[in-house]
Amino acid sequence: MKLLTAAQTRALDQATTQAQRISSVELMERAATACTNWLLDQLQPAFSTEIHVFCGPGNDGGDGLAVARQLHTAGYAPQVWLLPAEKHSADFLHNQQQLPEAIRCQELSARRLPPLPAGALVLDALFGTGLTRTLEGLPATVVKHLNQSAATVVAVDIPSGLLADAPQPASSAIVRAHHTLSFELPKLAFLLPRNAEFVGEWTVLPIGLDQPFIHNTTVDNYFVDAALLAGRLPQRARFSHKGTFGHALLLAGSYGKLGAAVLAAQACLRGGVGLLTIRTPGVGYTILQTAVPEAMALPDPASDFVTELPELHPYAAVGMGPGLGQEESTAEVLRLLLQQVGSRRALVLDADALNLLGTHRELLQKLPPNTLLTPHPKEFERLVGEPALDDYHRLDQLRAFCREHRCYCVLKGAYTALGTPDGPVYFNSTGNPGMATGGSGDVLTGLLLALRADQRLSPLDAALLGVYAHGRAGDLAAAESGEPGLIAGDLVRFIGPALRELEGDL
Ligand SMILES: NC(=O)C1=CN([C@@H]2O[C@H](COP(=O)(O)OP(=O)(O)OC[C@H]3O[C@@H](n4cnc5c(N)ncnc54)[C@H](O)[C@@H]3O)[C@@H](O)[C@H]2O)[C@H](O)CC1
Ligand SMILES: [K+]
Repeated sequence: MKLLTAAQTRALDQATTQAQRISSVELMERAATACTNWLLDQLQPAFSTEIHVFCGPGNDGGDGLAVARQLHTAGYAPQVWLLPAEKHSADFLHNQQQLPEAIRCQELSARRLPPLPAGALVLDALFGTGLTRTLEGLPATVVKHLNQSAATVVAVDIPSGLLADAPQPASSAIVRAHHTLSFELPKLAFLLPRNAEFVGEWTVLPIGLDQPFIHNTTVDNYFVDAALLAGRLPQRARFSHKGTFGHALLLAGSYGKLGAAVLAAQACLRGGVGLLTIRTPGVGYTILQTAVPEAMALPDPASDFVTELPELHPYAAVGMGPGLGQEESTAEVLRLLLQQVGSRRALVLDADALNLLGTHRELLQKLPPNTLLTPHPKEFERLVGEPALDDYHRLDQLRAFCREHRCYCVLKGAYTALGTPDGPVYFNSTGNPGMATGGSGDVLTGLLLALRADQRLSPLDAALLGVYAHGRAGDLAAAESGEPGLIAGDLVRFIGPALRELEGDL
């Protein structure tokens, strides 16, 4: 799915009314119907539920008025609260006129704020994507009132006070919704860590907006769902051979951290690599040969750390990082690797390989194009050399880093963000908090290494598929064992099923 800016969303509204020859009021009615149906699904059959609909002066408020009317028709008794304003949108005024007299409709003031008890439902239709600045005065007071209440808050389109695609001061008055109902597409703001407390659970409600317009709109950000990945992972042809899926080299592990090498190796094999050779320190030889008999072991002459780079000739892809440690001799291996890997061989760097890049910054200039890096936010901060001011700044840093180094960078977290050399950022949709556990990143590295070794996949497709399948494996594992009980080894077991879901045409 594409993530449109607030300005693009307005243009999409217009394109839709023109292409479908409908009025904007009719489009508003569609949006309201989608909200009402969602609410009815949640509410039924509790007609006694106390419902308060808070409406602002624009079209978000218009949506709220239409929902109030529809809930009334369905047998509920919503109360409407209006924010006083000098100007109202035309569609707001239209829906205000349509409001049945039986619905109690009152104007809000600092002295007239309704009690909102636990069990009550609040519909936040104060402001939507038309918000231009941070809320102050009465709107901010109303938002505070909603946030202090014990009621369940459902936001229409976006929590009021939250900007859809731009940073705002940390002290901004923003509704803390339990659920957010977004029309047709999600908004960039939903995917940023800082906003999780405002957005709550979010749902996209399709309202039939103009698909050709969406198709033809150039965007900076994508939300990666199964539909976006359809057709990107081909089924294996009957006559394919090990060469098709590539021979990968994994440099991983140090004394006490061989588990990282084992997990990455297992994930690489489950990711479908043709052949896998593992370079570990000498101490890892027996461990690897026992735990991962499918792989070949190429032990380093040193016992506790990787100190020498093997001959790279046989390999289609090289992965380096999990559990390596940050010895100076290992940094030297990274330096040689960057010199020798060339631009045709795929490269995946993770964990300590990234930390070494952070401490040996001259190496950053040696990254071959299309290198795939997989930092978590702290590692990313070390890579760019300065902390991010906020989530949007971090995204800017990600874009700048990927452009400068012509690389792909997987910034790990909830909604893992993949930065690409040409600018677009792809936010992943799969995964769960159970995956915040030791070894989870090592599994991702192994899986990505396998997909980068696969000769059929572009660097972008390999990265998108790997990140998505890793999260999906986590979701399948959590369904089996629950989130707290999930360990990285479980992810390995579910890579196969996760990839199978993506194979061929969806
Ligand atoms: N996306 C769709 O396809 C559809 C969206 N709908 C709904 O329309 C809103 C956007 O409506 P719009 O009228 O453009 O803006 P708002 O309702 O968010 O509010 C504009 C209103 O508020 C004033 N204002 C802006 N910022 C502030 C501020 N900081 N303080 C005070 N007042 C402010 C501004 O001057 C205007 O008067 C979208 O979110 C959906 O809910 C359609 O109904 C259906 C299709
Ligand atoms: K809202």
